[in-house]
Amino acid sequence: MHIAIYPDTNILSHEAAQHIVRVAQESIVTHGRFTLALSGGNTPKKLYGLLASEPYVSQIDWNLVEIFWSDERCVSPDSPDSNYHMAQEVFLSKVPIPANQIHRTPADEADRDAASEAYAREMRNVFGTNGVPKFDLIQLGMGPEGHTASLFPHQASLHEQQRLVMPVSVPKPPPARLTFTPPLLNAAAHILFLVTGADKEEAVQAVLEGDHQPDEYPAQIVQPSQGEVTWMLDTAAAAKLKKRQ
Ligand SMILES: O=C1O[C@H](COP(=O)(O)O)[C@@H](O)[C@H](O)[C@H]1O
Repeated sequence: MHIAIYPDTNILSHEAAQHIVRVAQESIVTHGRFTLALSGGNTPKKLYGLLASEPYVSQIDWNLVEIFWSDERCVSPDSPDSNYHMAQEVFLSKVPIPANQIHRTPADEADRDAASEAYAREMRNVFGTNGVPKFDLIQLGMGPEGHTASLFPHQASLHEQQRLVMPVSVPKPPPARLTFTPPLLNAAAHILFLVTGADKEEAVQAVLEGDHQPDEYPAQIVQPSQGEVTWMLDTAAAAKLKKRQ
């Protein structure tokens, strides 16, 4: 695990953009494409804007990129609460990626079990596997109570082993969501956590330096068996870490 601390969101976002460009280029050289899962929330907005601008945008061959979301709110895709909507506005509408390589979560469908299964099927088709797809990079955030994707403390989703994607009802609005499950997160080659702000300092300390209690702090569940985990923090989020990197 690699932990890096930056003075502010701006510098952190530039570092994150460089990291994504590096993994994208390596993935394209080694196996011909780059599979990326995005998060939602506010933290990655700056990063997504940077990826759509120079010097980053022209360093990635967007014809070889496949985009998914690690969680989505069950709202219409044009709602300001939609993770897809945010990424589309600041990032995807501005890069030359073929539309059929943007895999929006069908979280607005009434039957959420069927929507989760359909998203898992779409993912398996793209990856050409019947097993657990191995994303090149899953970018995640973390909430002040330690949730990541839409895996929240003490929920059954933390123990899901069969499904790749599942519906959940969470204590943060909007409550209805679809989320990647632990086996899918833990198959990734690279995980990139972006966490900023003083309201997350306690969760950051507990997740990175506390006892292993993933039911309490779901972000601790993310431990890919063959992948690399990078945490990018700002100084406010890292303030309670005892071991500064
Ligand atoms: O609800 C969500 O929150 C987390 C954290 O968001 P942030 O704005 O505090 O970084 C996010 O990673 C997740 O995708 C989103 O649905």
